[in-house]
Parts: sequence; C-alpha cells; structure tokens
Amino acid sequence: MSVVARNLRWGVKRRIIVADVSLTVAPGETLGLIGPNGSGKSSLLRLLAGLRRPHVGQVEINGQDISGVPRRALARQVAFVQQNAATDTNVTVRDVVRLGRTPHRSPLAGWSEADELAVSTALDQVGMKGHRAQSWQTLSGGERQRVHIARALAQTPNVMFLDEPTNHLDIHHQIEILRMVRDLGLTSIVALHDLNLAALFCDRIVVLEGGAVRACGTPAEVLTQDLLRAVFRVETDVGASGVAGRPHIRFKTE
Ligand SMILES: Nc1ncnc2c1ncn2[C@@H]1O[C@H](COP(=O)(O)OP(=O)(O)OP(=O)(O)O)[C@@H](O)[C@H]1O
Repeated sequence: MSVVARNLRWGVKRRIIVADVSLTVAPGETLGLIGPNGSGKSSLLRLLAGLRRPHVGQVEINGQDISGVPRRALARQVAFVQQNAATDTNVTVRDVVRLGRTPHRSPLAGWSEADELAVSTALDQVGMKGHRAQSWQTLSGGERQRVHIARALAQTPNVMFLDEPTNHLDIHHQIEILRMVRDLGLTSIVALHDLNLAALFCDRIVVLEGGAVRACGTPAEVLTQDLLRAVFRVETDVGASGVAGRPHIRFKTE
C-alpha cells in the first residue's frame, strides 16, 4: 500500500513542529526517516499513522484520506511500533503479542486459528517464541522491544511505522530486525538514528531538520559529507559499503 503525505503541518501553541511535509512512499518500499534530536521524526510518524491529526494537510494510505477512516479499520491496515512503548506489567509475552489481533476480532468472536497463527509467526519472526510464557516484567530492554515489534507484526498490517525500532537492541538484532522489516514486503517508514543502518536497509531516506524535509532520495543521494555536516554537525568520510553501492559513513573525531 502506498502512503502519501500532502503538506502536513502540526505544532504546539505557536511552535511549528512538523512544517509542510510532503512525501510519497511506494507500496513495499522501506523509507528511512533521519534527523537530529527534536527534528520532528516521532511527531511526523504519529501524523502519518493517524495517531494525531495534522493542523493542515492530509495523509492518504492506498489512496484513501485516513482522516475519514475509523480507528479500528485503520488499525487493520497500519501498525505502529512506538518508542519506549509502555505495557501493562502483569502479563506474559504471549498476552502482549495477542493484543496485536484486537483490530481483527469482533467482541463476540472467539480466538481463531488465524489469530493463533499470526501470534506464533510474529513471535518466531523476532526470535521470541521460546519466551512466550515469560512474564513481560522480567524481559530485558531488547527483548521488550522485540516483543513490541511482534505485537505489530501480529496485526498483519500492510503498512508499518517504526520509531527507532533498534533502540536497546544488540547489533545482531538491530540488523535482523531491519532486514526482516525490509524483507516483509510491507510498506514501512522507519525513524532511525544509526545512519549506516539507514544506508544499508532503506530504499530511500528523508532527512528532517527543524520539522521540514531537508533532503529526500536514495541513501547515496542523501548521505553526503556536505549534508551530514550541515544537518548533523559531524565531519565524515563517505565511502562505499560494499553492499550494492550503498554508502558507508566513517565519522572523523579529530
Ligand atoms: N506535545 C508536544 N508538546 C510540546 N512540544 C512537543 C510535543 N511533541 C513534540 N514536541 C517537541 O517537538 C520537537 C520534535 O519532537 P519529536 O519527538 O518529533 O522529535 P524527534 O526527531 O523524534 O526527536 P528524537 O530524535 O530526540 O527522538 C521537540 O523539540 C519536542 O520537544
């Protein structure tokens, strides 16, 4: 499914936090959202996922303006992995992932085989099947993050929004999660801080600065020495990573 944002603007009081953002994500594409702290990545993701209404502009998912789509119907299409999402503590891993099935179930319907399959597949995809009976409270930070991703996968969405999904993950799981997101074939929009991971796993990258789109293009088009200096205030050498012409950034500290 495609995602199109037209002139999105949102702010608090007089401060504009998302400033006239327009972007298009093609079906199946993985779009990276990068930018310094406070540049508006989370705010933009929330607008795109329909969790917050823009003051100006609109979001279309598969050609449909989402402001007219009921929340439950939207949740059957769209999943959102939030940063530092809170979860009720007195539950098991399986309970948390089961919540992903909520938009697909009517109040009177029982738990179906399709529900069970979606939950066990999702747990498998994030490597947490062996933990399914474990109490949420006892999980490590990285395990909690993987379970939140599993809950989103159990939703069987067509579009996934992920806000720094690699937070708390060790490097193996950072790579595995991003590889999985890319290979799922869903349309995905991922806010990331690690520029080299964004270069490796995103088809295109949008750079936000002060709530506005500063650059948009393939990793090689966007991740240049000049842009990184101007937006992130770092000196870099940008070379080839050896992976299909993707750039690799080396940070200079002196
Ligand atoms: N509800 C709100 N009320 C006031 N200010 C807000 C609100 N939401 C976001 N902001 C401000 O808007 C700016 C953008 O925040 P946002 O969380 O979108 O940035 P971000 O790019 O995701 O940052 P980070 O990389 O640190 O996670 C920040 O300066 C933040 O303090």
